[in-house]
Amino acid sequence: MNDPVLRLSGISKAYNPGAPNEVQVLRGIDLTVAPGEVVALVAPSGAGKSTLLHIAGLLDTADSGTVEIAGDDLTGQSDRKRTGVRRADVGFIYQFHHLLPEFTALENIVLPQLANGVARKAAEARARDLLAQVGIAERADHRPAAMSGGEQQRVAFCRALANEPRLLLADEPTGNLDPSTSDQVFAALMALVRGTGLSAVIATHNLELAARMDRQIRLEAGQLVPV
Ligand SMILES: Nc1ncnc2c1ncn2[C@@H]1O[C@H](COP(=O)(O)OP(=O)(O)OP(=O)(O)O)[C@@H](O)[C@H]1O
Repeated sequence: MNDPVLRLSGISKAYNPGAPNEVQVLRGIDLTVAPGEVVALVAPSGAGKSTLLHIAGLLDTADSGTVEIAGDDLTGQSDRKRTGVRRADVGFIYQFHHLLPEFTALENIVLPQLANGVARKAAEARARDLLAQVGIAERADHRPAAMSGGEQQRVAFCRALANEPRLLLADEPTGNLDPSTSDQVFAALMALVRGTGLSAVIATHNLELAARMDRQIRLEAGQLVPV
């Protein structure tokens, strides 16, 4: 089966609809992401990329339009169903790592797997393998506060991929890092993504990083335009 991993059709979204401060953020977004495809989402600040990623990742709902993940139309489905699909099929990365501060790097990657029913031993083995893939195997027992910003973000990448999602959604994944660290950390992310063959939508302001992905799309005035 070659269903697109993500298909958005006619997605529209307004905040405060009907009120004087209504903001129409998305106006009929269509986007299809093929298996293994990595798409750069470029947009000026405030254009609505976080809103779009949250809708695609089932963290928010659209006012109209449909969201399909791996051929499954999730529009209007129960919260329970949407949460199940999100946990199993979608990985998120944000600009800030959002790691749990009281847990080590390893535990931060193990916990979502335990929540998904993976046995501890297998979860730890996968966490160590992921940490090795992003070049920080020796940081497994460090808490986030004892790691650099680039290392923290690498751990966040591993956590996002821990449950082998089909779709990765990343919102400025290196936006909080200085330019040279950002470059290295982005390269680690791309190697991880390409190694697993998963599909991704990665939002970035950085046009050089965007150019390294398979395709670029720009969000402008609530609509997607090819770059
Ligand atoms: N809960 C909300 N209530 C009202 N307006 C909102 C809400 N969330 C976002 N907005 C507005 O919607 C627009 C899009 O917000 P969004 O966070 O999706 O943009 P963004 O492109 O991710 O921005 P940035 O790059 O600065 O993070 C902005 O004008 C924002 O002020």
